[in-house]
Amino acid sequence: MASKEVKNRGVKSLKEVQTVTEGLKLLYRHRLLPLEKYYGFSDFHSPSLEDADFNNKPMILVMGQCSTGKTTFIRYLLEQDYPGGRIGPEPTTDCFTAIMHRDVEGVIPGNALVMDPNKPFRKLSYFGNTFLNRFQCVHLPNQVLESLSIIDTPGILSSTKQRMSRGYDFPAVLRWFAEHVDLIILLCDAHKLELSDEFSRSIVALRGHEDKLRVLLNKADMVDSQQLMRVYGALMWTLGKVIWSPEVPRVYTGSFWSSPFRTSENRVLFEKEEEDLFNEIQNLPRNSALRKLNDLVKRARLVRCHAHIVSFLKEEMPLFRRDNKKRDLIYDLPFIFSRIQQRHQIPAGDFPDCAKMQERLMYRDFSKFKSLKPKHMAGLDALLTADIAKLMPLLRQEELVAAEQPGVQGGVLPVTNGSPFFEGNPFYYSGANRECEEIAEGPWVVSKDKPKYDEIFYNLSPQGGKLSGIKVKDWMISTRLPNSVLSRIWKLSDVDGDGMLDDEEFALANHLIEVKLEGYGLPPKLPSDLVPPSKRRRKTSRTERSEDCDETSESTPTVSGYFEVLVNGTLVHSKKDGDGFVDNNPKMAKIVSAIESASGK
Ligand SMILES: Nc1ncnc2c1ncn2[C@@H]1O[C@H](COP(=O)(O)OP(=O)(O)OP(=O)(O)O)[C@@H](O)[C@H]1O
Ligand SMILES: [Ca+2]
Repeated sequence: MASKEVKNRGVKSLKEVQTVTEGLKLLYRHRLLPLEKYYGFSDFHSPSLEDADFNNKPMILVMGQCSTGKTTFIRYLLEQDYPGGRIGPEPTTDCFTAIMHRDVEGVIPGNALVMDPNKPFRKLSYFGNTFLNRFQCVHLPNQVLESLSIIDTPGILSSTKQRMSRGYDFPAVLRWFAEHVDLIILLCDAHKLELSDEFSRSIVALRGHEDKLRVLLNKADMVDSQQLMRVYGALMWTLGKVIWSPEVPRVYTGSFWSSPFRTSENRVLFEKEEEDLFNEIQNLPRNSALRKLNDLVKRARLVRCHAHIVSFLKEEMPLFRRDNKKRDLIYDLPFIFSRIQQRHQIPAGDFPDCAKMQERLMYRDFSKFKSLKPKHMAGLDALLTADIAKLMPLLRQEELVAAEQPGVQGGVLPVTNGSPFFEGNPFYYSGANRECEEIAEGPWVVSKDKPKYDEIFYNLSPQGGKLSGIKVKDWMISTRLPNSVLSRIWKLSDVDGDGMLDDEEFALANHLIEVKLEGYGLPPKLPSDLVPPSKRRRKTSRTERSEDCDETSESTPTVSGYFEVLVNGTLVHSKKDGDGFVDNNPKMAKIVSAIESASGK
């Protein structure tokens, strides 16, 4: 009677929910959680879920063997280092690190983190202190992290090092994360494909979540095409042995960092692969509700299976000589699984890993297991067939709204327009880099190398003093830097956003390329000492400045005056943009300042 009321309460409120997440929380709390508790689900599988598990942003789990480039990939994606994130050829990351957004940088250690009700990590306390000492959360102000969180993991050990114990159940922790994240990125090193036992065990730990798995065959530019084919084949063969799913996971091949490709041999392929991967990452928030719904369905099916298994074992227990019978039952577990499967028509894929289950059953008293209640099973069937389906219209609605949103932005992720490095209208006016409030001062950092860049600029035959996106693109690609990086350089350099580069913008682009090639990061926005002199805002009084700001707010280039001057008898006209210099021509600059002083400015 009581449970009927609960059921009715659940269904009634389901009609009132506004979002899929709300609906899922409700169904879980009222329909699934009571069964999990009754049949002791969390003693065998994963701890119960909390509201924070449903509310959190999409998460990406980045895993792979040591030194495959996990931390480097995260740095590449964020265009920023995270505090404590070390990169090196030897094993460097020894902590599970949740990288999340906050306006101020900070680190929270694992023990404190699992106390925070707003974070989805409370149930990780289950893995004990040794693990919690190896778990932390770092906060960063980063645009990518506004839409998703990333989990960096310690490298899976290769065969020679794997004897050292970690002191906690590494595959079980991976499994917990696999259950809670939206995407699992498994990095492999094409240059050194060494697949250890811990690697296989870690992949086995992902069973049931193969749909979230994507493989990154990293450092692929370090081998030639023929070797790459062989490595790809070996990788697929190894994965095929440990992954149960009939579908092959998507493998993205490339070199996922911001350094230039070693060779240009497979550049086009790597660029396309990266574009696909970034596209998938950008779409994560759109698919997040569907992922949560999917995970709840998976969980409900596992609960159903679990209830059948434990109740079967309980029924089989005799009154006497229990220990012998328990041993026999554990030994016969694979047959018991197939009997339950046939009797109740449960798909094989819903069953838990048999060896793991046998291990856990050894320490349990079977007589304390609960008998199966048919009404529980009927309730679960209703949940899976009818109630989840009721959320579908809401899901469609949310998908439509999400499709209008731009998806994950920032870091190295492609800007959808305004750059010749991405498809669509390559010269779409993306708006100038506004430094309206920030008056650029001081010498221009790029000045000293400008003559060198000017030579290249004029060799590329500019028209009307400017180079088109296509011409610049061809030149920039010859640096072998990945498109994602070049696109960001373009965005920073096309200061007035007209889809073309003048000599100063071109020099700036080249300066940024050199910065990148020297291994430094790109600034998220142009620092004032990099703003080309002709694009700088003039230092003005407060009233004048606010007028200027109003002027620029109409997404037009910042023009505040116009000159026609005679230089050596020729009429020269130029835009005056407020810096006191015109097109880097010292003679003109003198004339301008003379006019300014004559007019009393
Ligand atoms: N795409 C790449 N091409 C070539 N070398 C790379 C690439 N990405 C990373 N590396 C190099 O590989 C080494 C390991 O990188 P990193 O520390 O990021 O790996 P990791 O997987 O995080 O390692 P760990 O498991 O120790 O945490 C570093 O020396 C790094 O410079
Ligand atoms: Ca690392």
